[in-house]
Amino acid sequence: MPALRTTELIDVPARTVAGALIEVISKRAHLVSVSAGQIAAVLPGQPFRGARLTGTCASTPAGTMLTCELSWLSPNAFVDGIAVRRPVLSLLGSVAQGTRTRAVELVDAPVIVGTAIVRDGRLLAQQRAFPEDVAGMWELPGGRVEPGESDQAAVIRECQEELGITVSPGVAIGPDVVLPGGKLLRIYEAESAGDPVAVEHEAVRWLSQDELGDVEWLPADRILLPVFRDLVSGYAR
Ligand SMILES: Nc1nc2c([nH]c(=O)n2[C@H]2C[C@H](O)[C@@H](COP(=O)(O)OP(=O)(O)OP(=O)(O)O)O2)c(=O)[nH]1
Repeated sequence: MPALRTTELIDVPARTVAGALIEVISKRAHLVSVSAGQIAAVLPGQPFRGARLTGTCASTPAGTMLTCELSWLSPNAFVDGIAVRRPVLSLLGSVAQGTRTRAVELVDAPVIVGTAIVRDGRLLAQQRAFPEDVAGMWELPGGRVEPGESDQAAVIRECQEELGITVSPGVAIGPDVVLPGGKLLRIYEAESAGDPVAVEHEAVRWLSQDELGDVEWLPADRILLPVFRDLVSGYAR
């Protein structure tokens, strides 16, 4: 399968570069997989219809190395490679540049933390009771990081307020996801032995891997479903 790629070094954490990349790629292509380090999508329109666009974000001491690659099926890889080289490199260049610009804008964006608590192979989710436009939809426990507060402290505070449980936050998982208004949703793994209660929410539910697709997630969480699946199946990070 022929492929062309470009690389770009960006002085922004990899999870935020990945969030910017998701936003940029989603405008042109259908996302097919999302993980902490790699976003893949398929292009719908001509001239690259069906081609696969992959962005890989690797942390290095000098910053995040973003590699954008386009690969496509071809009966004649050599001829094809020469013929499409220019438009492919132009597409990859614009994805990489767009991602750089957005990642730099987002580096200091306000953060909403989400908490991924897995117990006995099930992920804890909660159903929103308000506002009206999202009531009934599902999300992870969490909320806004207050000024001067660390992400981990916000995870602990929000889980206490929303679920009445004490959690021990672990590492951030998956990419940041850009929310409407330019905030970032960032998910942290956490452990807790407590029994969660829906204090402000309509309901809480422990979802098995098979049930993760059964509830209506908020749009940003829907993007992260592959990350939730990996986490629940024990392959996360
Ligand atoms: N907690 C949480 N919020 C999410 C998730 N996914 C997602 O798009 N959001 C959005 C919904 C809201 O617009 C925003 C967080 O709102 P929130 O009401 O939980 O925040 P908060 O507790 O700080 O409350 P407030 O002070 O803003 O009223 O993030 C998620 O998985 N968990």
